[in-house]
Amino acid sequence: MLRYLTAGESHGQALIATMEGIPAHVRVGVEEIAENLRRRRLGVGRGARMKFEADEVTLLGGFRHGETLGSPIAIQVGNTEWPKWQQVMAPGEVDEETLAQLARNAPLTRPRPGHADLAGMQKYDWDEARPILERASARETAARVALGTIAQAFLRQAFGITLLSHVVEFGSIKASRADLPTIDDLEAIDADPARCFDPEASLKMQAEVEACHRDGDTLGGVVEVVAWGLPPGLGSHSQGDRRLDARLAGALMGIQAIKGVEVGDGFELARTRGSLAHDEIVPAEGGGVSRASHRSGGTEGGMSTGEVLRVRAAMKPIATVPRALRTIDTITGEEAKAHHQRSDVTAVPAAGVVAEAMVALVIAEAALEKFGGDSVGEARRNYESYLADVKARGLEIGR
Ligand SMILES: Cc1cc2nc3c(=O)[nH]c(=O)nc-3n(C[C@H](O)[C@H](O)[C@H](O)COP(=O)(O)O)c2cc1C
Ligand SMILES: C=C(O[C@@H]1CC(C(=O)O)=C[C@@H](OP(=O)(O)O)[C@H]1O)C(=O)O
Repeated sequence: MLRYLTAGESHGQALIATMEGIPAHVRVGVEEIAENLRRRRLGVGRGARMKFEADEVTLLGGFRHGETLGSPIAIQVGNTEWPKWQQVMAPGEVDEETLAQLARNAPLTRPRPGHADLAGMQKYDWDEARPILERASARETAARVALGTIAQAFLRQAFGITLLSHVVEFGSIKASRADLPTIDDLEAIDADPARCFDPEASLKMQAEVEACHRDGDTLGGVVEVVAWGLPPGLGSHSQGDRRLDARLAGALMGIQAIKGVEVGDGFELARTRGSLAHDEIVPAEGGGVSRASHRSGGTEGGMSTGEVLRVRAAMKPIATVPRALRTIDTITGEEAKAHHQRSDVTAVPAAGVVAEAMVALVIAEAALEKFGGDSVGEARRNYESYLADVKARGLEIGR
């Protein structure tokens, strides 16, 4: 079983990520995690904070000499801006004078529509939004990307599974859906500020973000995660909560600001007749089975089909709109404008990197359920023996 948790506040000293269940001998180091965190910070539309703040990765437990030990993992993502926030976010008690001074410094009592501020103040009995927004903030996703990097390394080394994420829609601008990106598109996507593999659409997306910035507005979009190399049979049809598609949807909806998830052609399938909606099964040239199309997104009956996995997540526009939205001041009860200091114009490219991490964690968990293994080698042997058995029955995935 793969279990993980994160802790830490947006302007706290550090985020902590911990995970149990990753087998021994996954080769992964600080540099690979730092590189994924760098990808998460970049992208068109990110705010000023992304430029001056740095993520400092420390492997605290579960690693030795560049490999996992099979014991619980603990990773710290330190925040270089902490010295500036030590007083505001002091974990220990503070004296009356400091409290009074903090209260004078514009308490956050004008909750932002679309953020966690108001519901959090109501639920957790706080008079201002700071204690809520600090944890609701998507800075937390840095910790999940750190864990997702371990999951990605495990999937690659044990089963040859590779993932990438890309932006398919940015506001009203859509990428061409003619082709799926291939593994070879990885570098191009990573180098593109919009993380879009369609260069023409990417330029339009960047212009749209700039226009939004000028207008004092914010933008959302749709990201897609593609995973190659899954075997058939991850997840199960036998119980709702074991379905791979359900687990993917839950993990993606667990990302801040994600409001919708689609597997494969998703909502489009609902508008299509059955004769054109499914992936017909045909004999593969070199033996085994193949599919005539790729509409299902690589799951049927809550199980991976062995085809390319394809899931999309829709992100709503950033809630901290510079042209501030209407709210109330929770002290006076009167109409007010929502608080705003600085913010991302959009974080869709970053959300793609987070989505990739979440999909990797779900696949890693499902693969460990299916194949077990306390080491990468054992997981791989179990996987190979399963594939050999599927092949012996003439049902292997051919191309
Ligand atoms: C990578 C990333 C960056 C984000 N940056 C911001 C931001 O700068 N300002 C903001 O108001 N919301 C930002 N958000 C969205 C909020 O975190 C999110 O809207 C908030 O937690 C409310 O949760 P909900 O959208 O699930 O209702 C970001 C989300 C992600 C995934
Ligand atoms: C710090 C990150 O994202 C933050 C997520 C976020 C939010 O409300 O979700 C709000 C912004 O922070 P602030 O309000 O302090 O400017 C983003 O910068 C990050 O992704 O590392």
